[in-house]
Amino acid sequence: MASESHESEHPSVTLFRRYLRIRTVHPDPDYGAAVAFLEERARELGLGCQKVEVAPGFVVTVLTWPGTNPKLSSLLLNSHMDVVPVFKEHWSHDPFEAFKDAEGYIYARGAQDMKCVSIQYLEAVRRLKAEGHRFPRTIHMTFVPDEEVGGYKGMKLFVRRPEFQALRAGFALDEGLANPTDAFTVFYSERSIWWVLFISTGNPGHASRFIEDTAAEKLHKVVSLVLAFREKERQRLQSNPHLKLGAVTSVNLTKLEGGVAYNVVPAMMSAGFDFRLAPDVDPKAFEEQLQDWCRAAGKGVAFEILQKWLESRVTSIDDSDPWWAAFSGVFKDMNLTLEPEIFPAATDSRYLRAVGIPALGFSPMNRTPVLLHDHDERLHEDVFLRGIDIYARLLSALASVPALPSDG
Ligand SMILES: CSCC[C@H](NC(C)=O)C(=O)O
Ligand SMILES: [Zn+2]
Ligand SMILES: [Zn+2]
Repeated sequence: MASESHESEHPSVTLFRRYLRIRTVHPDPDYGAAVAFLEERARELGLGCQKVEVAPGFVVTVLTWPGTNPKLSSLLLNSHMDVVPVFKEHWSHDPFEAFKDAEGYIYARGAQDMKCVSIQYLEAVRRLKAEGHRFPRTIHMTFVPDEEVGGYKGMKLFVRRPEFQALRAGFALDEGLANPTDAFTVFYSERSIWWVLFISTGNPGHASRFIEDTAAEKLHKVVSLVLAFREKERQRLQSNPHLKLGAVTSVNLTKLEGGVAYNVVPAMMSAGFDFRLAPDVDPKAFEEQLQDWCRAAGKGVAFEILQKWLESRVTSIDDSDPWWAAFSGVFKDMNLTLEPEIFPAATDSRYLRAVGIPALGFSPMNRTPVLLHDHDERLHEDVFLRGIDIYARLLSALASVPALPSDG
């Protein structure tokens, strides 16, 4: 077994494993320990450190490496501190031990999502500073709480704070996903979450009779219409190899409720759906579609929207865009393949993009299966270390983007 004390272990890997052992796991993340760890990194690296308590007990930590030209907007490197829960019995190793096997795979909750990225940012900065570099643009690293449960006590509040405005972020990097091939995926937008509850009302009565116009038969109709739409989108994705999940609208039936007894026809039944709207979907037209499905199902069918993201934004991946040119240029120089995609789920990038900051979702993990939120989440130490090389180049390029009209 390889261990932390192994003489040949790269110090960045040792640091990564230390961070993985901090139990920032929901439902009760130990944010205090993570913030203390980050403050220690700031002291060690000689970086500015600011703590912003966006809600009681929810601290955003900002580590800052000042640039040489304070007039320019800054580069923001975001990562979340929290991780999702585990089913320990399904893991080969304790998910909070950061066990490294003989091949070099590090097993831990957060190994991919996204403690790897937090440490890679820090270690890239360490290397660049040690090499004596200075860049025109300031680099801020933000470490946020609460992302895994929606960011409501994290990034959502942080972007409204004066401390956030004061960072003057011009461009941001945030999390992406692993890619099992040689290529790296980069996300330039994400789909919008809509959680929709269809409520069907109808005639109640004794279940031994043929009751007319029941809640159940109309709910069945509306569910069928939504599932037919789901199938259409599924086929559209399947039949076009150029389309990725993020480019179509998906939906799943995730809640079904109603009924009081086997022999009572209920007056109300409901069905809840998790929709993910592709960025090219017009929200108004989509809401009309929901209305149409209700009308088609019959009188007494209505819907409520419990979660509705209306601020879908797309970050430019046009070669004429200076941020994209700097980002993608690194991959060209390193002879690495980039695959731009739309993130299928929701990340904190949506809050950044919504306040006008272009953001790319990128986690440097190629040749790695997508294991976020999964059992045995793991990352190979060589992929992790290669990620630091990539970030070192990315930070150099992005923090050197010349003055832009948007820099004011
Ligand atoms: C309501 S916010 C939920 C956020 C969550 N994000 C991820 C990455 O799983 C999701 O997309 O379901
Ligand atoms: Zn994440
Ligand atoms: Zn996650």
